[in-house]
Amino acid sequence: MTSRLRLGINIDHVATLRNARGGALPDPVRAAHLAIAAGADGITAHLREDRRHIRDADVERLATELTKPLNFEMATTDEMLALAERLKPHAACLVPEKREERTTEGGLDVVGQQAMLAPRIERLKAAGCRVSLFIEPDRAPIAMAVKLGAPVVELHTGSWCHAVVAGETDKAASEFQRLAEGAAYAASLGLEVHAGHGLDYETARQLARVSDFVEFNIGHFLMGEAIFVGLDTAIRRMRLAMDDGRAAI
Ligand SMILES: CC(=O)[C@@H](O)[C@H](O)COP(=O)(O)O
Ligand SMILES: NCC(=O)COP(=O)(O)O
Repeated sequence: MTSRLRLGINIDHVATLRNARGGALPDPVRAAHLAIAAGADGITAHLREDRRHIRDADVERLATELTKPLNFEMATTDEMLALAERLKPHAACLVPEKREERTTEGGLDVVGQQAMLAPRIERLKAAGCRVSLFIEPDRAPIAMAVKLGAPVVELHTGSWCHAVVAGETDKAASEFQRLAEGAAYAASLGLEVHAGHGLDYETARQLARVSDFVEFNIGHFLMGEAIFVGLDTAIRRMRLAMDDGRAAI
């Protein structure tokens, strides 16, 4: 019997829409509560250094108001570490960040940055956060996650999702294989394996067939769908797509 996949809802892009007009609406925290009512197992929010979507006040409210776990995505900076140590979110997911990028391009360079990461991961663990590393689905970063003492990895699904949407079938097949092999390798080393970035109903359904994944974090696609069908319906459809994929194992 394969376990049920957890669904974390990323509410960053509710804040993108709010910030386009500089006011208070739409409220990403309201979206988080609605997502939980629709069946989300947790909420993900990424406080970027440039505050382009989620802002400090949003994270403060999420950390105190939510009835389900908060997965706080953060760059490994002193500012973000201090915030995580103070707010103690359930999970702290370390992600790479570049000011000039449109979205998170690629995984964290855990191999090149191991000396910088090691003490910072220890600080987050000491604060009680479950540390997750957002990495490429390759053996070297996965093995390094173990060495660094992170209990969780989130495998970046962006390259695969992009290839699927672009109709690049050969690339999509090899990227899917890379994700499936990466998930199996990570699970074999005792890591909890998550996935996220760019997932939609169809890619989530397909990836749910890889039994090593225990959690998907999904945002941008669902916020787009919410314009057409409402957020509650979009999340329930995503839940069904994931359950459908998992039932096919
Ligand atoms: C780290 C990641 O994959 C995404 O959660 C990201 O937080 C979404 O926000 P951006 O679109 O700003 O990358
Ligand atoms: N970590 C990935 C995430 O939280 C959501 O990514 P996306 O669905 O907004 O691309």
